[in-house]
Amino acid sequence: MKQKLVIAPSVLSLDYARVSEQLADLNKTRAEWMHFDVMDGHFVPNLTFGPDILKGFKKAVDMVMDVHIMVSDPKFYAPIFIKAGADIVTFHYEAVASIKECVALCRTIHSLGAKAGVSVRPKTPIDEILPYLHEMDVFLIMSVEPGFGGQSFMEDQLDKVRKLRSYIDAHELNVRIEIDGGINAKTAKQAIEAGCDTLVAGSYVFKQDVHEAVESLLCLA
Ligand SMILES: O=C(CO)[C@H](O)[C@H](O)COP(=O)(O)O
Repeated sequence: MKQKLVIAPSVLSLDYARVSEQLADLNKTRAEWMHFDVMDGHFVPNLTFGPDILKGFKKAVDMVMDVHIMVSDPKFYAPIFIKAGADIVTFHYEAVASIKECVALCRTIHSLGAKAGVSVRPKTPIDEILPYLHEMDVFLIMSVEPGFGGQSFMEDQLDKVRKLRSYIDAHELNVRIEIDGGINAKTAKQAIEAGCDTLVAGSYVFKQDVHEAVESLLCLA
């Protein structure tokens, strides 16, 4: 079932000299989720935020905290970020040993009171995960190699989105299809047409007027 379009601005692209001002601007927009990228410098070649930053950001906005953990040890980090205020924790399929572990971690996340998401790098196939989609709330397709903002959208990732949309609709599942990387007004339209209902956008949102950027994505629905 395709759901209402949600915009999730990625705070990886904030201007860190103007954080409070930008969070206040963001809070006035119709973006419902804040996308918070946790990188451990190991699973991806970049290092970002810890749980205290999440706590601070959560106090500054009234948004769903959508935490994407790009880490080698998601079992260790998921509970830490839930305790710090994550509403959704999305971990990487490549960081767990098997589909059994993937399902077990989704269940642990649910037992701790958060929603569970699973993400895949551009080269990872999704066929093995499809029969277990009912265990998760969000499936996050990476449309760039994870690690950095400002990269170009990988259009071939839309095949995975189409496959997910058919599976979710055929099985009447309540799972969001989120896409992250290189989203702007043009690529957002392609992503929505392919079946996405949740768009992460970093540089597109924060390198212009935040309100106008969010509206320009929402009007594509
Ligand atoms: O997860 C990410 C990178 O790994 C970011 O969320 C993503 O890159 C957003 O940035 P942009 O919209 O500028 O591509």
